[in-house]
Amino acid sequence: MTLAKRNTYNEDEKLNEHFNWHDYARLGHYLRPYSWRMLLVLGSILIGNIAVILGPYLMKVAIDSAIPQRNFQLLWLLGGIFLASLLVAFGCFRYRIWAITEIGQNLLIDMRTDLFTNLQQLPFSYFDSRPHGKILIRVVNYINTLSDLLANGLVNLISDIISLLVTLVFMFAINWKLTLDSLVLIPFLLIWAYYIQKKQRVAYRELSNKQSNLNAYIHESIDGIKVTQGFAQENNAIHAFDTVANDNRDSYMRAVKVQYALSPGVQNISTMTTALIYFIGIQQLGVVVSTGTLIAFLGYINNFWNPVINIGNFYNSLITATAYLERIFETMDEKPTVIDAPDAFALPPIKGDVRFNDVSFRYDDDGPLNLHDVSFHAQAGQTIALVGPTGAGKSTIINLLSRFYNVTSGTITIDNVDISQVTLKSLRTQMGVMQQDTFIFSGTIMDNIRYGRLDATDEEVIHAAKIARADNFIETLPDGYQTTVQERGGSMSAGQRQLLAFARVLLADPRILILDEATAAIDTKTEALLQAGLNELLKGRTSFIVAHRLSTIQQADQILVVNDGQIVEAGRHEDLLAKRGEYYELYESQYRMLQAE
Ligand SMILES: Nc1ncnc2c1ncn2[C@@H]1O[C@H](COP(=O)(O)OP(=O)(O)OP(=O)(O)O)[C@@H](O)[C@H]1O
Repeated sequence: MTLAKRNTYNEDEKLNEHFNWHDYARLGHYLRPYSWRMLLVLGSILIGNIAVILGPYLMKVAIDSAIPQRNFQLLWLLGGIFLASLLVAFGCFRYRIWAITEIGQNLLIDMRTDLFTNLQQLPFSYFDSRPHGKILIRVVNYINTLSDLLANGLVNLISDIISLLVTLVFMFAINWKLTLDSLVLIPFLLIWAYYIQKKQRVAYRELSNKQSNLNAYIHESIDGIKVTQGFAQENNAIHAFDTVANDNRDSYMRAVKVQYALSPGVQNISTMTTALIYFIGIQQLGVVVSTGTLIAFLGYINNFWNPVINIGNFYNSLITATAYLERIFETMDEKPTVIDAPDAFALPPIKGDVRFNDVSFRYDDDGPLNLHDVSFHAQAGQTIALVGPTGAGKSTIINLLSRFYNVTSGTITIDNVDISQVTLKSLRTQMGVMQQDTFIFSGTIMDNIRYGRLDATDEEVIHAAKIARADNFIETLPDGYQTTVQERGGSMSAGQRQLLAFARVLLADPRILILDEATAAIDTKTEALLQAGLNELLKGRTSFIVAHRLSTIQQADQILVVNDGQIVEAGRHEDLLAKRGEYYELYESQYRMLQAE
């Protein structure tokens, strides 16, 4: 087996393809629907910025002209303009926050929907091969970070660039020489940022791996809590958690150490620039630089450095988010492998004649075959029991029939139509699949049965439950069909969950029924109930049952004995017994006892 290739919670995920700077353009696709709103926001930012930037200029006019000339009228006017500019800035700021939050939330939904939609189409093999917690963190946390960066970060960035440019224009207008002096240290900053960026990307990629591992472990341990407590392994679980949590902290500390190497650089250069301007300004005071100019200039230097610091921060977040972005795009780009063929057609209503023609299959592309040349023919309406030792390939056979995986070679036909040529929807809606562990969704009992056919009326749901013999236990529940159950149906017994699944499938009324019988030991009363429900289900359908119940096996029209990925015997119960082959041995070792009970 090549199971080692599969990812686990304590193994960092490898990326198929690293992020490319050009991929940022792809983000534009998400921003496009909001371009008008973003433009409005930018307009409000521009106006808000001009309003704020007016402040030091008004101060300059006050100091250089109004105060020396004792021109109170001008002073009042300047005060009035200043107050109005504050109000305008406030209004623009409020609009910006509100609009950006809304755009951010919409972006979040758009990206998350794309990701979730793709996940819904990915084959079982995708989910088989990685911890579900690692998928979860992409859909929830990574997208959160990104949408914030896209909406808030991007607008802030543009706003900062605008404010920087406006400030520069004012500075150049007041004194271009002093402005050039203020920019002399900028190249050092750029070199520093470039140097840090590379290290930061590596550090954040590692951090995203560790966050993903932590999430996977928490998810896995909550799923397995019953086993953990049942085997009194809580301490081991805590120890394993400690390891992944510590790894997460260490990589976070490393990432932050690199990230924050940028801010002191910006701070230092900003302080040095201010000092430089003081130095030059005071030397030239009264000659080329007036007091008002110097004071206004020092205000602008502040205005200039604030956006530079913010742009630095945005740059930081961008690098951080790149680690998440590459994971998100990777999941979005994951190609569903079980898809409709380009010329697929809808499978017409079927009778249920099924053939496997030399079907071979492997789960892992580079692994050994799990099924070898499986061939059989099930006539419409027949009940086929699949028996055999554990790991023989029984579930694999029935998974292929629903096309949860593509066959490696050979064909499967239904009413002589190759199932790889028809649309998945038309195939699966005509099949009822019941897995060993019936999945119950959170919601009411009614909702859970209705999952079989969403447009069924309440009466139809109740009718199906009655025929499936699920009605008896549902009636005893506090709110009957309206009783709320939790995800996985933790408050129900295994037998009850199975009866509910019977009702769900009955409601769907499929022509082909696929049933992986639960092996869980159940009491004889429930057993009798399940058998009665099952008999109702089987009526008039082609049924494939991975059978553990002797009664099911004995009543089957055909028993396929599976061993080591092959069908080693096929026939009816009595015939196979008479043959004294593998089935006979299996029967002797496993089922005789059951018959004796
Ligand atoms: N998702 C999977 N990925 C890789 N290998 C798998 C997967 N599922 C099953 N296998 C392997 O395929 C082989 C057949 O498994 P399968 O589940 O079909 O057996 P089974 O006869 O249904 O067993 P059981 O009676 O225990 O359910 C086993 O060797 C198993 O390890």
